Amino acid sequence: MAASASSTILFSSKSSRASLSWKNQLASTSALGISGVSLRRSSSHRQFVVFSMDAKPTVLVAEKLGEAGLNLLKEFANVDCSYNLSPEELCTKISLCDALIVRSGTKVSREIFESSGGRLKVVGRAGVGIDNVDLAAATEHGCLVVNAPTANTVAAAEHGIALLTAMARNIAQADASVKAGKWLRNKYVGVSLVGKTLAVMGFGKVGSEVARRAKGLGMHVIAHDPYAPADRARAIGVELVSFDEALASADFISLHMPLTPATKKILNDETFAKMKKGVRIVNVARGGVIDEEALVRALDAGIVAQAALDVFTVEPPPKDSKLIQHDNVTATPHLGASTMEAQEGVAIEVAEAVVGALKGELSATAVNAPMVPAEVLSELKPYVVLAEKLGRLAVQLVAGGSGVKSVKVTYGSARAPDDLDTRLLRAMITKGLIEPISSVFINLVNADFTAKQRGLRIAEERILLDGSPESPVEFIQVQIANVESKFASAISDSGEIRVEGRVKDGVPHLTKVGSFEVDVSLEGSIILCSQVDQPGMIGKVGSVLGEENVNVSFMSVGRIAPRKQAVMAIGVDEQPSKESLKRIGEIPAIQEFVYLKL
Ligand SMILES: NC(=O)C1=CN([C@@H]2O[C@H](COP(=O)(O)OP(=O)(O)OC[C@H]3O[C@@H](n4cnc5c(N)ncnc54)[C@H](O)[C@@H]3O)[C@@H](O)[C@H]2O)C=CC1
Ligand SMILES: O=C(O)C(=O)COP(=O)(O)O
Repeated sequence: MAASASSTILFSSKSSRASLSWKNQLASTSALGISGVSLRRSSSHRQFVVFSMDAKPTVLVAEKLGEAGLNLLKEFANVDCSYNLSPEELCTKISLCDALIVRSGTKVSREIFESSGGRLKVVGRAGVGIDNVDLAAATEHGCLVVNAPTANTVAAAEHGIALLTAMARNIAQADASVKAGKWLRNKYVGVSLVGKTLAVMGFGKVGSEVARRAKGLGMHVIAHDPYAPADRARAIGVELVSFDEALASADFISLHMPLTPATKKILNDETFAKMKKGVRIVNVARGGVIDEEALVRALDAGIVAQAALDVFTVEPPPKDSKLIQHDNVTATPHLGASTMEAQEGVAIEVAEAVVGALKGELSATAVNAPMVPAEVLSELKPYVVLAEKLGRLAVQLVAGGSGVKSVKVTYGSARAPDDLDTRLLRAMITKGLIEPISSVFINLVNADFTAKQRGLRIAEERILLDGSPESPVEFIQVQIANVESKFASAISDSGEIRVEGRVKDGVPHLTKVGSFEVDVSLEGSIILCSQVDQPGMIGKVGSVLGEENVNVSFMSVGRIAPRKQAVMAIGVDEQPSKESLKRIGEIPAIQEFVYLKL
């Protein structure tokens, strides 16, 4: 969708935040905190209008991307297509980019995230395998990684079948010999596929499409995949077997698992020794799943009769590579995804994911963040704001030097437990808890990581409420245990700092502080005062603020009983001066007070 001034989102916020950058601003309304839009105050005094396009984000496309994808990106962002950058050049450029799009040829290393200075918020992989992206570093830096997992499946499967058939009939070698003026009909006698056993290693999207096609060629297909459901395999007439069984019974082995620490060099001297003599191997997965030196030994020993390889540990492989030069090896330069159709498809798939992420939407193809469907996100939006603000309030109630380690979040909801996804809410509470006391930028991607890194344990509890589950959450309560509070009345009967809130008419409200019921809209900032309940208190505090022209938006008093201990919550639009706050503290009946920024 083209961004335009008419694409507006209204949300409640107050003036103190209006001067912040768009990235920080949107942090409170976008789950990812990365939307590329800016803010302008509207005529309605309590709302800001979010206008897209004031500052277009910049997307660096570091490898060739299909035209349709580029066009989608250009509608929303400044697009810099710079191919063949050295790692150093990429590190230099990245600090000016909000998103980076790559294929398999670019190493997106930790240095790139470090060099980005926090600006890089999305890495888009225009393809499936994300082994070239340092996912841990991306997560630590709060950078979302998205891929294009579906558009090149058929292309990769077709290339696997092309290699299988070409290898069996020596097509590449025979072609080269004819072009060299030879006519070697006896040398290039091949082997038939029909009736042979093909072991598909990795029965995911590509593997299952290869299996389907191989069955059409009359092959007996078995598969090994520890995570694939047996009924999906059975549905296309494929038997799932153990790793060793697959190796021992296969005439052909086709590799389709991702490169992970568990699959690295999964074919090695030991596993080649378990194969049938004369086995033939196809690899369109990743070079790293084979120990390439061991493969050369297995080829020389005749254990492996032939190999057809599209991928290599180092790409491009060295010219004098024994593997590439081997007579019984057919090689292609990582062409699995390289069809016109697949390249247009992945370009659109990745561009949509990157633009969506830059707009602050959660992606269905996120690799390092929970995927939250759009309808869930839109329903949770006000609760996301509530969650962050409760976290912000709770942490500001902690006395200096206390060290927050243990937080309990309670969600009161009439929804069945599996009908409420709290990951987003937990992430935003974490954001609220950590951002006011550190310089770390937190979003859905790095919230859990950052909490863990800081030794912050966040326990969640659900209270199942009676009634209609129309709203996803009735209340959220945040409790911080084992800390002192700078506002003693915020300590609950059970000894923790406690704040609780609800969404009312789409606006988040603070409804409980410690054991005191209050009701104040979570906008602007809040002053909490504790006093013995008596007439005239609201007037006294209000007049101190009024003298300084600080607008009071809400006031609410929560008390245990008339004329007993009470907590007054006052919402203010502007920040009162230190002098005014001091004067509030000096009002004789006020026992303690705290000023909290939202
Ligand atoms: N040569 C090329 O141009 C292309 C290569 N690829 C490669 O193919 C791989 C597979 O792609 P998709 O099928 O789309 O991914 P996928 O995620 O749908 O399938 C991968 C399958 O491997 C399985 N797996 C994981 N660990 C395994 C293990 N130890 N042993 C056996 N199976 C294991 C998973 O359970 C999953 O079912 C990608 O990761 C990528 O590296 C994909 C597209 C193009
Ligand atoms: O999608 C994949 O995993 C691939 O290997 C395709 O790589 P490419 O985008 O062609 O560099």
